Amino acid sequence: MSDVANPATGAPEGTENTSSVSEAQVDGNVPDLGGSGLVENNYDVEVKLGDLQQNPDSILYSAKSFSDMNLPEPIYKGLLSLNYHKPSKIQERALPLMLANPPRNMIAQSQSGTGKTAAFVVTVLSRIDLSQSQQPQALVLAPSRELARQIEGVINKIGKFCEGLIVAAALPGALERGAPVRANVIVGTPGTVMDITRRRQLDVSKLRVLVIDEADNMLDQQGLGDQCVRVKNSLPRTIQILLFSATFPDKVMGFAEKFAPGADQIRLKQTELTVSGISQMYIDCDSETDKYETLVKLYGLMTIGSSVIFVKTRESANEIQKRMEADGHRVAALHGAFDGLERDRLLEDFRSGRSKVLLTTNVLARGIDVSSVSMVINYDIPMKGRGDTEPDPETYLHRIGRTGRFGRIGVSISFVSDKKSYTALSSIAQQYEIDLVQLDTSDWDAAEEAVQRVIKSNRAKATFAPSATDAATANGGNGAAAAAPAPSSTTS
Ligand SMILES: Nc1ncnc2c1ncn2[C@@H]1O[C@H](COP(=O)(O)OP(=O)(O)OP(=O)(O)O)[C@@H](O)[C@H]1O
Repeated sequence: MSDVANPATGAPEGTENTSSVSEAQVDGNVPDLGGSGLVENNYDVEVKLGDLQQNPDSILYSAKSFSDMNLPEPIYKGLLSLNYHKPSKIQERALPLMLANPPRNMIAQSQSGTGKTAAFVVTVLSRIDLSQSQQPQALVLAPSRELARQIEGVINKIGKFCEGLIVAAALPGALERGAPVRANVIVGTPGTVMDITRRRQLDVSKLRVLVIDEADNMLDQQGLGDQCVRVKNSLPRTIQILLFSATFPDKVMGFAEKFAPGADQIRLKQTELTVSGISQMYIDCDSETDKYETLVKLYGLMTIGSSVIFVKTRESANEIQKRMEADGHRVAALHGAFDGLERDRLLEDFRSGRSKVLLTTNVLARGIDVSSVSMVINYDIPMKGRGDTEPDPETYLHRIGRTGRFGRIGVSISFVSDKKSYTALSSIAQQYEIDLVQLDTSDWDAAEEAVQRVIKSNRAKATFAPSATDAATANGGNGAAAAAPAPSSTTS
């Protein structure tokens, strides 16, 4: 059975789970890497932030500092307390537009890990009148419970000097049944928000701002799209609408423009979507069985820190976890079949570094920010359409974007094992003009050196002069080969 459909809602895996919750901690710090059962990674995931933010070509560059932006003092203090001194490019560009009066709608696109959350959180906090205590004034919608909890954490952190601020999570099991929601900001998944709105638990009459994170995904999917529209239709007509994502495929743009009429738009070109700090590689496996053998060798022989392995179904996540554990690796599996509390615990273990390898489905493909993740593995290439007939380039970008957060260095390795997966990956690479590097695994020592070499080359480019056409490659040498479409015996 495919994991992509959530049997409860018909929406994609990861959209909503109908069970109770506990707080998932948001942690931007690199965790203690000890005690995982895996070898600590030996490459530095940090690129000097100061260097990047000075470089006008960087996606993190800004000419201004937050002090130039006339933000309310408590919000400014909140940003400083998180060590946010300069805005990223998206923050610098979007904030003045979103904070202008009268309020205007916004459709904002920026690469993964570039600080979109803080951009909309600052806007939300700036719009709230805290003298109207406990009155709902802002609503944020996200596609998964994990992302909603993470956003709730960011609002509380940036808003920690906003006296009287109350943030509530509208997630299954998180609210007292039937009781009115007494909070200034509500963050939730669309189904639960729709329920509490219908039952009049949420007083929507004073809501001033609606944020939809991962908006292309939220508006495109049958189930969630309908729910978002219903929620919006119940809100005041003058509400400010902010739509954020790293991807806005053309086919959802028309709908997004109707959803947020007259919105200012910050968009990226197809070739600007990838993050240059992420070294993208692939391994050509002989068969489905060989994929598993390769994965185990990769973890046995290479030095990897925190990593996420994406698979297609819950069943394969469970199965691979069992096999890897039997082979002596410590691996956690997280997907939509677990109840809410268990999902929160598993993610918290991963954030804190207690677990280092997370096997998951598309449930965690979007938005999740764990800065220590240094590697993402696409065990299965993301596909979409009935019967998984087409490659899913957006999901590919979001998945690999779980590493390389805010200027850090990361690696993604995609496994292909037959013509279909090879063709799908090639088409994704072509669409984004990615120079995928093939990792030759006939000699694992050489493969590891090749990975280090690609990372080093990428780090230099990310720090000094990245440009869309100047992608990092490591040509030839032991282990790595530049990935021109050169199918091997298994993929041709
Ligand atoms: N101005 C800033 N200075 C320093 N760090 C920042 C700043 N803004 C955001 N960050 C950090 O950058 C990281 C990524 O931010 P965020 O999760 O908002 O990315 P995003 O653009 O929403 O990514 P995605 O598309 O994957 O959801 C977070 O750990 C956050 O703490």
